[in-house]
Amino acid sequence: MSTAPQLVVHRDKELMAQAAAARLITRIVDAQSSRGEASIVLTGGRNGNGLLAALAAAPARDAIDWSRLDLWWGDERFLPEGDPDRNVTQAREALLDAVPLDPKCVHAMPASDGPHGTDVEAAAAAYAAELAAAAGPEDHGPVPSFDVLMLGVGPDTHVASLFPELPAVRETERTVVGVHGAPKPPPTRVTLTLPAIRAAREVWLLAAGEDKAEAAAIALSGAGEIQAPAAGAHGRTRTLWLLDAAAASQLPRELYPPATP
Ligand SMILES: O=C(O)[C@H](O)[C@@H](O)[C@H](O)[C@H](O)COP(=O)(O)O
Repeated sequence: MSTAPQLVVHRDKELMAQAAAARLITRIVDAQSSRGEASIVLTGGRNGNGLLAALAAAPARDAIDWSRLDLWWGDERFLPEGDPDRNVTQAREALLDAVPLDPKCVHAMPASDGPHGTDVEAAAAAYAAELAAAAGPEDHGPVPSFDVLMLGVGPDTHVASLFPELPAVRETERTVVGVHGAPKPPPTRVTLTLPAIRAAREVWLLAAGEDKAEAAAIALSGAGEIQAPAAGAHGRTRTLWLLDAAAASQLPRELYPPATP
């Protein structure tokens, strides 16, 4: 199936978060209805957390069977457990503490004071092993076929903790790696690689605000994935860009024609 990116542009970031939350509820409910379970990969960042907060506020969230939902992370800031800057801490505040998840299904990435200490490579290898253990024979390699994997897009086109030109974005074998010297703080991170991201059925990229306009335009105009990691993020059945009007403002006309008066 073609994974040519599809675009949906919303008026502003609040509406984008609400519409994406509604879309996610439907996707999870559909997966649970057909397979009995669903698996989702969360992203860090303001847009990802905005979506989770919108989901927390949506009455339809009760349509989800939270006990049969697996949650994974696309990346994590390698900080101590409970640090307010950890993506899992922010996700807990935005949504996870308010819904009846099965703790065994919440697959947070290791913290820097966890069993692997400050060894970020060991932490990444442990998360790769956890993913591999969850993958079944029907999956495509050592990663489950996530129903939806969400990614915030950075102003430099980074997604997860895959930054332009850094070694992590060049990884073709391992599914999870440690990142050193990330330009967005903190410098040490754990991230899924592009091969792991591309195991997902659907990949959704979230971009809101004028500071994302250039990144969206570059990633959607045929840039290479080493220079523009967002360009390499594809789902096996669908790649969906969810933008607000400001983030879409520099897209080529053939992708996002200006509204006719
Ligand atoms: O841990 C992180 O920082 C991220 O997962 C990162 O990839 C983020 O999603 C983007 O930088 C977009 O962040 P915003 O939505 O805040 O712009």
